[in-house]
Amino acid sequence: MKELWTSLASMMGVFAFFQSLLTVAFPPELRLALSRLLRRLRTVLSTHCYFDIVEIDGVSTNELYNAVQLYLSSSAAASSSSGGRLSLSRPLNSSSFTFSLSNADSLVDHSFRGFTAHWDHIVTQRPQNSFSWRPVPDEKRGFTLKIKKKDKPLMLEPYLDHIMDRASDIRRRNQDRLLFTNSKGGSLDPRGHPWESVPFKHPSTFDTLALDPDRKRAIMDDLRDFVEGKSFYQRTGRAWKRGYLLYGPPGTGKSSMIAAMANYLGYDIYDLELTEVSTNSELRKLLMKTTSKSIIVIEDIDCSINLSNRVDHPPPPKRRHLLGGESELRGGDDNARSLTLSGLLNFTDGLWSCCGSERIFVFTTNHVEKIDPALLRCGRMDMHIHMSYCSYPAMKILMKNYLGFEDGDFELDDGLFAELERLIGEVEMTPADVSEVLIKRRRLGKRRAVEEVVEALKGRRKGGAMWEENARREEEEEEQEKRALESPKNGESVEAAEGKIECGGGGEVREEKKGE
Ligand SMILES: Nc1ncnc2c1ncn2[C@@H]1O[C@H](COP(=O)(O)OP(=O)(O)OP(=O)(O)O)[C@@H](O)[C@H]1O
Repeated sequence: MKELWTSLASMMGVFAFFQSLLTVAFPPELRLALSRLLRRLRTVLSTHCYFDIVEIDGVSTNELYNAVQLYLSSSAAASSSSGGRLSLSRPLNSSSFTFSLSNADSLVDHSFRGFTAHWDHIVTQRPQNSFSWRPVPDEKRGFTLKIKKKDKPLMLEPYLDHIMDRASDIRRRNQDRLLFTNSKGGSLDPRGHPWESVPFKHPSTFDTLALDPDRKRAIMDDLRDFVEGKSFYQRTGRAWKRGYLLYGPPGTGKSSMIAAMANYLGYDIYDLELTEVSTNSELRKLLMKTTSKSIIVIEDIDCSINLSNRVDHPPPPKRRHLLGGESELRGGDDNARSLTLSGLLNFTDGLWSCCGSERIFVFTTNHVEKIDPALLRCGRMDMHIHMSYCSYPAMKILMKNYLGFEDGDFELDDGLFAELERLIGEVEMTPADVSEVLIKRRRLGKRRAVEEVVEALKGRRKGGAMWEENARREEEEEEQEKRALESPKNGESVEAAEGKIECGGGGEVREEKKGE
């Protein structure tokens, strides 16, 4: 035992001797320089290059670190994870969860243009600095990106841009969307903002929207093309914006469509109340205070404003009116004291419309024929969407939404659906009216609810037929009255009777008749 202790002590003595020798021969400065040299050698000889993205860059938070973290949390990237552990979180003001890479985990991302990117999340303990005047996190976090050297010139910059874009996209989607409306009479809120906002919670989506599937697909494709078209718009020198006109009778889903668009794209909505805007410059200021990635909506454009009434100046040359026809409309955008058609056109199409990017304009109307063609032309309203009465495919969507029908259910039919299809082809009923029947009758069971819709359609057809019959009868009666007036009265010649009408007596006679 004593021998063991002696040999152990001598071994430790030798170890201490070599350690002090090493410290003298290789001082810390030399060791640091050697490790740097080795790292550089490794970098030179390696086929890969490495980039460190630290969380705290000097004194400020590194935006790129946050963006990478969000990007790697996207399902596309996460699905290519090495099966490692993911952290789950739910940010403030968000209704959804995000997951991100755990400490000291790694991930391979193949999702960008066929390139391969290796990501390592590195977390080390930060030495505590008691003299620091601001709180510093205990851990030092950072990502290391490893890519092939040969890919670097083609990949690095666009990949980082792509990460920033995707991150802001995810950030926006994770946050609740906002619905803005312009303040009454153009007043500013306490922050000097002309828009007031509330969280936007409309549940309408393209899945719940009752519209023919082909048309729905075409609209969704158009929206997707628009959102992904940044380089196309840049290349072709066009402003990155798109206009949609939604027209059709009330209750056909124009507002629901706008909500579905916003939910699909993750955009905020600016609901512009034109009646609260009094001048072109006010309109321009409102536009300048909207953000990118938003939908600017003007509902019921045909009745929300009458531009000709807003002019209190001497009569200008005749111009076409927003609501169609000729009107006394002040020309030129330079007229800052009134809201003019050209001001509105500039709003959607002029230089000012490009003060943000990735913006969608939506106008809605129940009377498309009343709108000035200048407002409808391509570039202003690129896609005209007719929201019409309920069709059978749209009806099926409503039955799925409200009654829980499945696709297969429509095949197992004993004639009820066939009758429904025939009736809906003949009778005009809006999706809003169909929804109303389904909501009221949904507790009666699926079949009974459908029967109620069939009854409602039959009622309308009957009502419509009765209405037509009444209209025909009234027309006949009017015709008879007219003939009675034109025919010679007792003791009067035809000429005398005609003369009476020509010299204004006819008017009197008609009024008397009406009064009877
Ligand atoms: N196409 C549709 N798909 C699904 N639901 C619809 C559709 N059309 C109408 N609805 C239902 O009817 C209600 C009214 O529809 P919405 O307000 O979207 O119609 P609108 O065309 O904008 O009407 P208005 O012109 O009067 O503003 C909605 O709450 C929605 O539930």
